[in-house]
Amino acid sequence: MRKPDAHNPLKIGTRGSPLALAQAFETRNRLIEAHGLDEDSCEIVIIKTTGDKIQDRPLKEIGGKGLFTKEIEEALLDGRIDIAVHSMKDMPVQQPAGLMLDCYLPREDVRDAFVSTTHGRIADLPEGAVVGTSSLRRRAQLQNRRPDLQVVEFRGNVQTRLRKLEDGVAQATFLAMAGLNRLGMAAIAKGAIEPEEMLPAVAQGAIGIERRADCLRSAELLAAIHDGPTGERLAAERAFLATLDGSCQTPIAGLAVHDDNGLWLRGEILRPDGSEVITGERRCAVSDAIEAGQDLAREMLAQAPRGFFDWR
Ligand SMILES: NCc1[nH]cc(CCC(=O)O)c1CC(=O)O
Repeated sequence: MRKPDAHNPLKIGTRGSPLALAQAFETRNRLIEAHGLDEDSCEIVIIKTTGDKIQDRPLKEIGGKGLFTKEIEEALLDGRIDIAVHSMKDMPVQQPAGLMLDCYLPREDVRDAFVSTTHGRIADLPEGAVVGTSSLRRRAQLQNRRPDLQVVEFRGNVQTRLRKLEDGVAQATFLAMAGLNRLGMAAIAKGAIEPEEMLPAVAQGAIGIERRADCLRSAELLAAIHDGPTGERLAAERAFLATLDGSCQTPIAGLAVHDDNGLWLRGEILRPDGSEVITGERRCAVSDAIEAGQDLAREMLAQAPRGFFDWR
């Protein structure tokens, strides 16, 4: 392999948000470390996505899968970039023809964070309190546990959301612990919410790195920084998601962790208003991750009463 250098740099594509940039720099540093590259051998290329351009409308209204990924994948296919760094939580379950996604960095904290200027945890919120979130999953899970709370749409980056809390638009919000940790901002969380209380989104806390399927240089570079256990967990979670045909805008939660015998996968689907929830779990050998994810999804789909998915 001809290693990247200043004349022939590896172009790393990313969104421009502070979190996306932190993830891209983490990837760059791991590549430099693993292959003994020069600092100027990897170039970060910022790409604006539809999700970034439209800031004033709820995500579910803009609709469609891949709001945060489509333009980046186009840049990969065009050759404007060589690899792309993604939050796996935002990634559709299938990649376009010609692209490959088989490199994951070690997974961060999978939990959601409870963020509030006034209260310490969900249970402390007074009746009727207002909570801001743009996530259908978090909204549905919250309303399932606390139907008395009001939920308002909350978009924007971490700083924008914190300002909204300070302005009193809402008393609390949720953010991924992973994002806060990567930004060095974990201190703003009142606490992490355990998966038993709020099962996270499929792939939450995982970074995936996409490349052109036929690009051997990228394949070889990425193989050295791939984290196998994260890949095993995501195989189960994303197979579960794929069979449910969900996107990041459907109230679906799923989390696989390793146990003594292999993997333990938990899943949850909800009505958007939280009035009904279906949960399930599977234990399987690591080699059966995909089958277990598909099987759990089918079992839960079969349990869904008529009309459960009508809102779609
Ligand atoms: N949908 C936006 C998004 N995609 C990934 C993360 C956080 C980082 C991660 O889960 O890896 C976030 C923000 C959030 O949920 O707070």
